Amino acid sequence: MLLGLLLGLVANAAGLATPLVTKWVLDTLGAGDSLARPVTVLLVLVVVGAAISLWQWMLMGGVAERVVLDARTGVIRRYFAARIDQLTRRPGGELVTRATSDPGLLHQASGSLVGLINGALALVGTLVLMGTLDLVLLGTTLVAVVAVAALMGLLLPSIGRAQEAAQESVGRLGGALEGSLRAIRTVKASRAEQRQAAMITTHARESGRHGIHAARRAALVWTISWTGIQVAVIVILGFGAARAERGLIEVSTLIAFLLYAFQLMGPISELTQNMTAMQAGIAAAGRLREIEAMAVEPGPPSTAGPSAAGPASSPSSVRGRRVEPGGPVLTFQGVTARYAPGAPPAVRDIDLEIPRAGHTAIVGPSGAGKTTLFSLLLRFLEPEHGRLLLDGRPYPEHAPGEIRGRLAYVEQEAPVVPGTIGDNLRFTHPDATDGELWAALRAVDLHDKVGSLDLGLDTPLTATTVSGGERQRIALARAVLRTPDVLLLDEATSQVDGLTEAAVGRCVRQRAETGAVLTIAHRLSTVLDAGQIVVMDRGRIRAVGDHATLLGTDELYRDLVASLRIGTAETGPAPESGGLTGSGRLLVPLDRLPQE
Ligand SMILES: Nc1ncnc2c1ncn2[C@@H]1O[C@H](COP(=O)(O)OP(=O)(O)OP(=O)(O)O)[C@@H](O)[C@H]1O
Repeated sequence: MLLGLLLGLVANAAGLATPLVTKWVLDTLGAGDSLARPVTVLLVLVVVGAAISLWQWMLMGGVAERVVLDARTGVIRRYFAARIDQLTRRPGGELVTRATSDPGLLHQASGSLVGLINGALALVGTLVLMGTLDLVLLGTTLVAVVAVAALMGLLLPSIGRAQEAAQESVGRLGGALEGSLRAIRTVKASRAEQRQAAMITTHARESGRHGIHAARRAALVWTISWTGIQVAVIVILGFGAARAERGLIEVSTLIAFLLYAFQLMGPISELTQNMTAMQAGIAAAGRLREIEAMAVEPGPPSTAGPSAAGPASSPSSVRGRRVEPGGPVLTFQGVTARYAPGAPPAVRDIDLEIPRAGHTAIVGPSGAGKTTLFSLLLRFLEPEHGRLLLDGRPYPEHAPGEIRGRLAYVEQEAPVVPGTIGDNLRFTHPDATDGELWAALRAVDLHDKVGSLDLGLDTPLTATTVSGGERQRIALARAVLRTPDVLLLDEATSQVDGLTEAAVGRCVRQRAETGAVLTIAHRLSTVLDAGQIVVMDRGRIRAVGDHATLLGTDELYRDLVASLRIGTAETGPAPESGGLTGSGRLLVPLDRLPQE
């Protein structure tokens, strides 16, 4: 930018000298002397000035692209470093707009500071040189310049405000569009296409309205500037001709003065353009700064570890310390957490131990706080009171990446990540071999299906080409690819096919033999599989025990089991007669459940 400024100054100087050299040419012509030197100087000025302008233009173009690139990469990095709550409070589409279209507005604005300094210096230089030629004519010019500047000062801030409002609307448009496209099946099934399109185009129209307002203001500023200068030129011409006639100035001085007056257009339009671009850039920068202000997660072990726990927090020493036979792998001690200050706690006074091996199922009505327990374990949410421990050491002594490295998480919706089946399976462990991938696929009963595909592991996956059950199994295969210490499984609430249920059940049982499995259970088969069942209600743990004990002691558990049974029975074949569910378990009516 400094080089750009310097080149601009040299180009300006060449431009400013041109009228004076033209006067020299005219005076030499009048005196009948040799024209060789002044004409050579004039040509050199024009050619060198043009070359330097070209260089500056290219340089500043490159700077602008780098500014846009920096802004984009900054936003993208911030998104992935940000805490989950910071990201989920804004619609995804709006976040996308801030990474794509907002940085684009910095393109023009990036060079605007250089343009403004260049323009201002050129304007002052031109006026000073005009003053050396004739002070009376300069007075006339100054009146026009001051009038134009005052109008620009009045109109320009509203251009910035309109640009900002237009971008805000584009952001809202992105958010609404992304949400609607994600729910396109519901939109179509509800025959809401027209309504959604109308709602989203409202944002587009709003953006267009602000954009038009900004464009009209910019056109007005331009027209006023040009007209002002043209009027000034005409006045100078008339006034100057009268003064030249009376012999007060030479004709060559008038011509040089007029050349400067025409040149005034340059700095004035440069100032106008750059101020408009700067207004748009400032608006975009303001929106980008909001992204920069997003709170990020605590740093990686190398930076966060020593401050929290001293050098002993390196992964190897953690591993060295962690094996306490019999001790729980994860512990909640009096944990209370809420999603926002002032919001009611999502979980309260949670005391829970997850043994190193075995299956713990969490059950409870909707909104009981089951998912919140997972969010706390994965450090998506920090406790307000109480603490969590991994291997007996408080969470803050571990970096989040280190904790997550010990857990494997299968989301309820099990979203696929863009890419192939192989990319999805390797997502947690990019170095996994094909052999490991096939073993994981076998564990979830997908190896035949993937093996029959022409492209096998290289088959591209999109959310729309795989069924919900297949998504779950792919997510589970990813989770069990490298034996995790703790498998966190948020079961799908929607009914999955029998094959998926059986595969998930088998996988969970296998994992629970050697490691910890924690499920948010929505299926009776999963609950019956668990060694420890945690019953949650309204943010609290209501009871912990095994199926037989809870069935005898806890009313809510009995109700939950009854509703799970119905949920499973509806899809299982011939439930009344004790049909076989997809998991291969005999489904019997509640009153004939084993422990009753
Ligand atoms: N991101 C969030 N922001 C604010 N409140 C939230 C958020 N997520 C959950 N809550 C609230 O926290 C409470 C517990 O929610 P949670 O998702 O843990 O329940 P759940 O037992 O998993 O429910 P479900 O079975 O329906 O998924 C609820 O009152 C819910 O409204």
